[in-house]
Amino acid sequence: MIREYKHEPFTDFSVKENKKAFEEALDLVNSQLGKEYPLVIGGERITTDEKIVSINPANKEEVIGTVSKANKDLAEKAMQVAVSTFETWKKWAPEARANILYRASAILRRRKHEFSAYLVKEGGKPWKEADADTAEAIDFLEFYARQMELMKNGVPVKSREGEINQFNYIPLGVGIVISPFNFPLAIMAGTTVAAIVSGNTVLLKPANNTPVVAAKFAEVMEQAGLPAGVLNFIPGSGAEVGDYLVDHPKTRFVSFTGSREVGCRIYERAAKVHPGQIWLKRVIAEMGGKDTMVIDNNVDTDMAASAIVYSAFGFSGQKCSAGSRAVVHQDVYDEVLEKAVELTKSLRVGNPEDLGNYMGPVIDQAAYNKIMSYIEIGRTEGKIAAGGEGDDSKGYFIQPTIVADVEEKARLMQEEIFGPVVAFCKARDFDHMMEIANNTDYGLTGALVSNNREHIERAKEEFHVGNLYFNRGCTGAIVGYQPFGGFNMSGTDSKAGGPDYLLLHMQAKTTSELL
Ligand SMILES: NC(=O)c1ccc[n+]([C@@H]2O[C@H](COP(=O)([O-])OP(=O)(O)OC[C@H]3O[C@@H](n4cnc5c(N)ncnc54)[C@H](O)[C@@H]3O)[C@@H](O)[C@H]2O)c1
Ligand SMILES: N[C@@H](CCC=O)C(=O)O
Repeated sequence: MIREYKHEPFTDFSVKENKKAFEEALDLVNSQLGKEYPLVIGGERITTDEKIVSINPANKEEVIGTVSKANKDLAEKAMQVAVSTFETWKKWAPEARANILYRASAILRRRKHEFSAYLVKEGGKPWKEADADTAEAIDFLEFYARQMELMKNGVPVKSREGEINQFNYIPLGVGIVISPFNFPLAIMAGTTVAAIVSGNTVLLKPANNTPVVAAKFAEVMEQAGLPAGVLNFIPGSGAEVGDYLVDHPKTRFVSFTGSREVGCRIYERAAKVHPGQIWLKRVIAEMGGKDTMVIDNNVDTDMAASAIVYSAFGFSGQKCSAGSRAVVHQDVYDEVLEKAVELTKSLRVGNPEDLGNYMGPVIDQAAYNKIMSYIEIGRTEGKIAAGGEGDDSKGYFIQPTIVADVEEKARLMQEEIFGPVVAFCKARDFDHMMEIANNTDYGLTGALVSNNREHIERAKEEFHVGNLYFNRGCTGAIVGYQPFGGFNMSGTDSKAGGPDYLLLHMQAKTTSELL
């Protein structure tokens, strides 16, 4: 009997005990800063001379940890271990694999604030965003474990008189999991455990900005009873280790989450068949977005302004789901803009360790420079109505920025900025709104704020995004409730946290026996 799945509740930090518990977790993490983390290959801890130094984006001087860095030789060693461990792991009963995820989830739940505190320090996440990231990681463990249990007997097929036909799912082989910095726990853990619970072995290459939280999660999986060699932890350079493993003939699939540029590169390289390769590689690629908040003319403008602001600036706009463009009906454009500007100016930016700060830093110098250059483009493509300034003297802080009166095809309306910048664009009517909403290469999330039932029904048909929301913001999908993933250049149309996600990590086998 599978227990009912429910998502992990978020922590209410207005409760004194919760606030205190989180402060204690921050103290704990602060006392552990600067530790060294090895690679883990087949259970063996390997320390390398070359390191990735993980720093606090809110304070460039502070080292979160130093992580050993894999090269091609170590990637090859990890591949050999993963290939041989697959032969035993694939024979584990699906329930036994699922049990490891339940145990890992229990460990993570017990150490929830500790993990969130690492996300504050290493990822620059404000408390609430960090708490949501950890909750989502717990959800992925709980959800995929149940999905595996549901799928363990395959799907019934017809049998004629005198035969028994069966249709079952079997694992694929070795998967390369490559994760982004922005959900350093949830996405890294979710993509890893989906592959593992489906019976595959994994080489995990986390983002170079956030390897410490990934190292800590790999430890949790080991504590939960995962056999050595099933999860191999190999942080390293995308260009060196990433390319090597994507090209490797023994790689069976790649599960990538990150930018469009890297996703397209992986997709292309994985298509090439190398000597010794006896399959076509599968690629799951979850990529970028240019997500739109669409505001109709008959709405509560306070609610619309608030939905725009929180979708744009949550975690400094560093979400693939971030509402980085607001398309507003001309009748309410000025009012919504004015309210959004007022609200934006009230948001406090600063060290995310301070609960009072709504927004922390962006992840690194490259992100800071890129976002600031888009703000400069914004000055030519529209008017800066709020924000527009940055300060990278201590950490990478950028004010939440609204650029008003931007044309629908302007760069600010088309390109993923991945920072706290939202462009406002005025629309004539509902037809025009739908036209603008669909005018990018992407198709990840979007939301319509409207009280017009006909428009809501039309948007369900016409607004071409993988995650469409009504009368709310466009971020914050919950595992098992709002399966997540986009269309077009947002990826390979997969849905993380959805009922068919594990299938992407398996192949179906038909057996037919004559009686
Ligand atoms: N669609 C989704 O579900 C989703 C979720 C989160 C983030 N994202 C996207 O991720 C991006 C932000 O994350 P990021 O900055 O970490 O992305 P990124 O593409 O820069 O890096 C992602 C990962 O790819 C690795 N990598 C880099 N070059 C590589 C190569 N040649 N081969 C293999 N791996 C390589 C990186 O080291 C990192 O681990 C944004 O575009 C965002 O929209 C999408
Ligand atoms: N699943 C998250 C976004 C993940 C990408 O960054 C959301 O729905 O906001």
